[in-house]
Amino acid sequence: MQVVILADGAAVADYGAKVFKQQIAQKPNSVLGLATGSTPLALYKRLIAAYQAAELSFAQVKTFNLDEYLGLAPEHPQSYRAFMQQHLFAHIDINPEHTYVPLGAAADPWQACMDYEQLILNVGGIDLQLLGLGRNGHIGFNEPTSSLQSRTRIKTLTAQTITDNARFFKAGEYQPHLSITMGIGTILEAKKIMLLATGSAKAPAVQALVEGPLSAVCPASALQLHPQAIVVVDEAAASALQHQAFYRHVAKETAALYQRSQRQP
Ligand SMILES: N[C@@H]1[C@@H](O)[C@H](O)[C@@H](COP(=O)(O)O)O[C@@H]1O
Repeated sequence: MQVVILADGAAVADYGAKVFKQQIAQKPNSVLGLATGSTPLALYKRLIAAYQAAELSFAQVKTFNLDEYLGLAPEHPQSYRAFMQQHLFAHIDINPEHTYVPLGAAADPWQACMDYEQLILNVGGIDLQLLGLGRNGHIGFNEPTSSLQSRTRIKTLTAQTITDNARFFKAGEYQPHLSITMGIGTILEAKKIMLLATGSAKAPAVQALVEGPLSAVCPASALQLHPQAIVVVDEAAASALQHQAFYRHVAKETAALYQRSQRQP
């Protein structure tokens, strides 16, 4: 696992955008796994700006979102489909039919989970999976004690996740306690994974996922099993890491190596 420590949230978003631009440049028909929450917002803004500057095109791209609230129709303002439409899809040249979000309002949500897995298989899997990080170490809506081999399925949200996500709902508005989420096994099948985390509130979860034991209690620790996972954090989210000097040294050595060999990371 590669750990990149940057000054602040803007630098994290810049780095994330660079990785996405490189991915699409190398493979214009990339299959991208996307995340919601506040962390990816600055990254999505940069991707929109790059598209508007004709630096990249999403015309051949397909996207799969990690999760969706169970029971919210796609047009509900608090659905993740609506979130993605508002913060990315409406502003780029992606074919709406190539954007996939779990069907939270499906009549048969269990079937919708199996169909989602099949859709990912049909396109040849995900090339680059973006992840945020819940304060309790969740990825997508894989809450602590999620099986590390789990597939897309219905998951119950923890009280902490419900509290953390309440900020997106109006007072008194119905906030789902259930979700459909890609499983950890599903996420680990992505060819590349990039997790972004910023702010001191994420520091304990970052330390657990990078330096803690491989454990279902910290679902994000499953990234320790992935051959191409990169964790991009700001100083605040890195503050609990015990081996920061080493991660900074690795980043410097890696950059120098690519420089000498004139290769793109
Ligand atoms: N299902 C989402 C996750 O995918 C996201 O990573 C997490 C953290 O969100 P934020 O980036 O706002 O801290 O929130 C939700 O639980």
